[in-house]
Amino acid sequence: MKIAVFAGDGIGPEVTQEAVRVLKALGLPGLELVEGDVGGAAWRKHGHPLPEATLEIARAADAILFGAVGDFECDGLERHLRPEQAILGLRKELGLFANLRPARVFAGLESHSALRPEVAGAIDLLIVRELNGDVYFGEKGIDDLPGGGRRGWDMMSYTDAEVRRIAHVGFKAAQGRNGKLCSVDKANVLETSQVWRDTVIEVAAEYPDVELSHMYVDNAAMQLVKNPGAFDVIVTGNLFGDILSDQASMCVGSIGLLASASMAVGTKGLYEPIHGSAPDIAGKGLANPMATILSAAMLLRHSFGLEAEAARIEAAVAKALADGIFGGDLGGSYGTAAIGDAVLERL
Ligand SMILES: NC(=O)c1ccc[n+]([C@@H]2O[C@H](COP(=O)([O-])OP(=O)(O)OC[C@H]3O[C@@H](n4cnc5c(N)ncnc54)[C@H](O)[C@@H]3O)[C@@H](O)[C@H]2O)c1
Ligand SMILES: CC(C)[C@H](C(=O)O)[C@@H](O)C(=O)O
Ligand SMILES: [Mg+2]
Repeated sequence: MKIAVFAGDGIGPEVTQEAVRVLKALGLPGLELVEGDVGGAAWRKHGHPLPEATLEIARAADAILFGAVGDFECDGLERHLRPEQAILGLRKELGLFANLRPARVFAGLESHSALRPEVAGAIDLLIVRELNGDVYFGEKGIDDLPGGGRRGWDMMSYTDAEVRRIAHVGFKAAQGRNGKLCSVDKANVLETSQVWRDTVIEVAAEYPDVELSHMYVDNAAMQLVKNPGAFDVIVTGNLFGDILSDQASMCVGSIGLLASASMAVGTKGLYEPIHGSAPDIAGKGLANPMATILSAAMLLRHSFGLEAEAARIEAAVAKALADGIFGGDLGGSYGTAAIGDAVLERL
């Protein structure tokens, strides 16, 4: 089992290191870890955020563990050289179109949510975010206007084929959970969303056992804090899924807890926390590595079918949280390495 490890920028290397310690502690036969440069770190070393050598490592690996990219010192670079292009490039190059972002409240964390404990306690949802299309990958530009001033523009689009394949992922995920799928769009305003909604309805005919509902994204943002327990699986586009998943993280307690899997056709996947490089706390040993450790669990489950090992990691994280092992993001004083130690002790 060959796993590429791309730590990246900011807290990326700090949190990835803890997840790697956990993977190594499982004593998995044939485990091979290959490191590669991504993001601002790669740009500094090689002049590109996603060097060809890194892409080759990614292509040769069975799965990828990704930390985070993002470096405010690179924000003045041309867009194709910015750190974020590393993760966007990997998603596109590897065809990772289905992003699974589960959010559930760990026992004992109800009172750490930004919501009231009785509201937060009911959260157990999965956001299925389309990852290869939408306004993220359309043509874009900045025009100088004839009369002075500038106009920035980004083309948003979805083909019905793109919607169909992510809709299937959403319906299948709902079948494996509580049988409810909520498709989130903005069909009252956007033609992109009209195609989205029409296509999801068409695909629904193949899944009579799944209860399908539709919600506009503004209402979904509101319902996510009003009654998040009502959601089972949410399927949505790239941009809406990005925003709603950060919101969901605070509903369960912290962005330092939310893991994700980005899947292509087959078992190859990229696994990363949903958070970024957190420049405000980088280099201080303050980041919560649990989201990355939980991403490693998703890696074992989705790319290698190692359900027992994945569950073992998740149980160790749950136990650490139940025992009050909280990082600063949850109002505690445990640092990155101490949280890693605590999870390892409970494996
Ligand atoms: N997939 C990725 O690599 C990814 C994801 C999101 C943002 N980014 C990039 O990261 C950089 C910073 O972006 P941002 O500040 O908007 O988002 P961020 O997720 O990096 O940080 C937002 C806030 O959450 C906190 N936080 C994030 N992860 C944490 C953790 N594990 N433990 C404790 N606190 C944590 C940060 O300290 C910060 O206050 C930008 O360059 C952005 O483009 C990258
Ligand atoms: C860094 C950025 C490109 C990325 C996204 O917008 O998809 C991030 O916010 C995420 O959630 O993974
Ligand atoms: Mg995001």
